[in-house]
Amino acid sequence: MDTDSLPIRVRGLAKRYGDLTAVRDLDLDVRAGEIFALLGPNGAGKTTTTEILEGFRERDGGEVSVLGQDPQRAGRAWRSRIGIVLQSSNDYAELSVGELVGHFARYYPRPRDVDEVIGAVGLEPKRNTRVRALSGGQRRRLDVGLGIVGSPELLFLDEPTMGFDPQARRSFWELIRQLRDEGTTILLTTHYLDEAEQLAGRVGVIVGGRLVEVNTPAQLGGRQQQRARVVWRDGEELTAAPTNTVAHLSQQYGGEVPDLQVLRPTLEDIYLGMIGAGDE
Ligand SMILES: Nc1ncnc2c1ncn2[C@@H]1O[C@H](COP(=O)(O)OP(=O)(O)OP(=O)(O)O)[C@@H](O)[C@H]1O
Repeated sequence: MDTDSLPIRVRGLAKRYGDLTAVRDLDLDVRAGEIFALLGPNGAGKTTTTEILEGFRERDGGEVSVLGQDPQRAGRAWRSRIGIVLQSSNDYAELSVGELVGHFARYYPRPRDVDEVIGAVGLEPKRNTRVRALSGGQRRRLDVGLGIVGSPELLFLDEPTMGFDPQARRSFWELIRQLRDEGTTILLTTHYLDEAEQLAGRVGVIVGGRLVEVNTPAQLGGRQQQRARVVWRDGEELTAAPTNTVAHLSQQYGGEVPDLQVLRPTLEDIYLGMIGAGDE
C-alpha cells in the first residue's frame, strides 16, 4: 500500500510526562474512508495519542503524518480539513443552537448547510434554544454538529455518545455511517464496545501506552477461533462445532430444542481478556 496517501500514519510515537511514559513506540495506520476505533482502559494513552494527531500536544519521538502533514507544524488550511468534537459549547451558553452552528460554519472554507447539520444531530426542535438550556445529551449532540459543520475529510470523535439516550445513540451511529459513506475518515475513541462493533471497520487496543493489537471487531483477540457455548433447557456444552451439537440435540428432541441459545464471546469479553493480559 502507498503509505503516503494514508490519512493517518504514525511510526514509533513516544510521549512522556516527566517520569511517566504515556505512549511508547506506537505505530498506527488509518486508511482513507474507514472508521477506526481506539480502545483501551482509562489512562492507556488514547487522548494523548489523539491530541498529538490533532496538533494539540507535542510528541517526544516518532513520526506523525495527518492528511500528509506533521500536525506540529501544520497551519490553518490543514486545520480546516479536520473535524474535532470538542466539549466547548458551554463557552457559548447565550447563543442559540442555530446561531452557534452558523458561527462555526463561518470558520471553514466549505461548510455544510447549517440546517442540515442541525437536522443530522437531531436538534431541529432546539434550533432557537440557547445552549445553556440544552440537556447534557443535547449539548453533546451539538458538539458533534460543530465537529462536522466544516465538512472535514478526517473526523476525530472522542467518546461521542457519552450521555446519549439509546435512541440518540442509534441515530448518531446512522449519522456517522453516513459520513463514512460520503468518504470521511473517522478516528473514534470509545469505551462502549458495542459502539466500536457497530461502527468500526477496525479497532486498535492500547494498553499501557502500547498498541497491542489492530484487527476487525470480528477477529480481535482470536475471537473467531473461540469456542461457542450451546445452552439449552437441560444442559450446556462448549464446542468448536455448535452446528453439529444443535443438529444432534434437534434429533434427540425430535425437532425444537427447548430454550436453545448459541453464545459466542462478545467483543467486550475479548477486550476484557486482552486488557487483563496487558496488565501483567
Ligand atoms: N498533561 C498531562 N500531564 C501529566 N500526565 C498526563 C497528562 N495527560 C495525561 N497524562 C497521563 O498519561 C497517561 C495517559 O493518559 P491519557 O489521557 O492519554 O489516557 P486515556 O487512554 O485517554 O484515558 P481515558 O480513557 O481515561 O480518557 C495517564 O497515566 C495520565 O495520567
